[in-house]
Amino acid sequence: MNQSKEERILNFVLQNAVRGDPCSVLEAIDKYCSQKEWSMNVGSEKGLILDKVVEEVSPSVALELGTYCGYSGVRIARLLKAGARLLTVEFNPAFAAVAKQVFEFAGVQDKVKLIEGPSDEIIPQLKKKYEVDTVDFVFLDHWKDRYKPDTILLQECNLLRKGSVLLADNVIIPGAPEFLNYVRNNSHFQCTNYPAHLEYMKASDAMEKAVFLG
Ligand SMILES: CNc1ncnc2c1ncn2[C@@H]1O[C@H](/C=C/CNC(=O)c2cc(-c3ccc(F)cc3)cc(O)c2O)[C@@H](O)[C@H]1O
Ligand SMILES: [Mg+2]
Repeated sequence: MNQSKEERILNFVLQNAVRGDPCSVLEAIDKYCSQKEWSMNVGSEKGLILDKVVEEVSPSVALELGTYCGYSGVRIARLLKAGARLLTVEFNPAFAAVAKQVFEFAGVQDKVKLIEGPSDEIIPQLKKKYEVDTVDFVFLDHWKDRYKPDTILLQECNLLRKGSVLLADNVIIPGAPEFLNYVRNNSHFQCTNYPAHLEYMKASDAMEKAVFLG
């Protein structure tokens, strides 16, 4: 049974990165996906925007929707202060298995809780089952038509507090028009757009930051 692309990415990390060194894991994934096989990791250019927002927020509780291979999860977890944690949600078991190994190899597994399941099921469980009060930072990078409903669900579950920051990938390509319309025309959110390029390509993309005003 031949390997999946995600398994090939994992093997490249295991053979080319340094165990316990998150930056070497990010570099290995970016090298493989820019030179061998394109993959939907946030990448290094948009990754720098992600880094800046995470450092600005310095979250105690961060949430990621759409773990995939764990690239952005490593990016976020490596910047978390002592005691802070990342909850990352992934409903594809094969991708979750790869991400788990990526987190362990990078040495960030103690800061990351990988939750397998669909975001619409997991979000309502965060308070009781995962002992979350509110989330300080949310990275949205899952199915683009789920950004808006999950943003509404986060509010309905009282998981956002005054100042909670949402950061959405791909608001140009593949695009998340319903989400953009929703947050930009909603007085409870203060939005900022960060133009960039699609990972590993020349095409234009952008990230959108939406701060919840309470
Ligand atoms: C719906 N609720 C959900 N709950 C939990 N996990 C969910 C999920 N939806 C999707 N997922 C998971 O997130 C990941 C999905 C991400 C979707 N991302 C994209 O489609 C995407 C696509 C592109 C892309 C851009 C240009 C192009 F030509 C082709 C693709 C670029 C990106 O940066 C992307 O993020 C997978 O791991 C999937 O299993
Ligand atoms: Mg993306």
